[in-house]
Amino acid sequence: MPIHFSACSFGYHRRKPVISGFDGELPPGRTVFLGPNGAGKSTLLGLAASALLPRTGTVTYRGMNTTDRRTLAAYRRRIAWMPQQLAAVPGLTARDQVAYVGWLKGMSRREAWEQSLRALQRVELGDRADDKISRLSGGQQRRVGVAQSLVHGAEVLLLDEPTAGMDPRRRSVFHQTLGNLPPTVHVILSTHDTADLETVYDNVLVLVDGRIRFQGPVGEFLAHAEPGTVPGRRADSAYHVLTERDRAWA
Ligand SMILES: Nc1ncnc2c1ncn2[C@@H]1O[C@H](COP(=O)(O)OP(=O)(O)OP(=O)(O)O)[C@@H](O)[C@H]1O
Repeated sequence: MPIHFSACSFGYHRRKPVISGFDGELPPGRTVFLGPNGAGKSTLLGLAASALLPRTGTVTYRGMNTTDRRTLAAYRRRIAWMPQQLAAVPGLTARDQVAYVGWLKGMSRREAWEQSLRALQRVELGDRADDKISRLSGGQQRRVGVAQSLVHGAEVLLLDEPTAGMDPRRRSVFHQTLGNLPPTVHVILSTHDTADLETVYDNVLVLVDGRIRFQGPVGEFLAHAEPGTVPGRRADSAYHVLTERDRAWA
């Protein structure tokens, strides 16, 4: 896949880079993206979404480059990004909001309107499509955000903590929804929750201090768990082993 980072550097303040000389790629398939608070996950997703542009280096997808004006629009049509905060337009219904994003991504008004309902149904919000977003709960608003990323049929979905605020049943249904997307759709989902990692995901990516600490198949990730860990706790244990390593030596 898909999204390649080459010698990328970025920081919100000039003297404080979040990533520096970063080389790597977001793997194909369905990937869970883990890392401690402040590791740089949202920043990396923002760069992959072209919402942020690298200060140096390049971010590319199938030959399109986020810093090349000639390819940026085509890049954005293929990549969907759900940031942590939903930027809702005041007064819009859930369906208006999702259709609006589809239109921004280049769909006709009619197509965007039709597909918006389908996208909301996929996240189990079809019955709330005509409700104002301000009347939806925090977890429901996250699902509107996910519907926005599904509406225009993107090839890569970058989802920044989409399951935050969802109850366990919704979370599980949500992961299954992603699992049912065609295999041609790649998903990178950042989360602090390792509970559902084994259900539909192929890969795990762990970022610590702006560097990739682990990248590989779920089975390889789980092999880092402390010996003797019970099956339901292996993902949690593997995560702690991988991220606490430096601290233990410090
Ligand atoms: N808009 C911003 N302005 C200034 N600094 C920022 C901004 N957004 C993030 N940062 C800083 O960049 C670093 C990386 O933050 P980022 O949000 O990418 O991490 P994260 O891994 O997504 O964290 P979390 O798991 O808490 O969401 C942190 O030190 C953070 O304080």
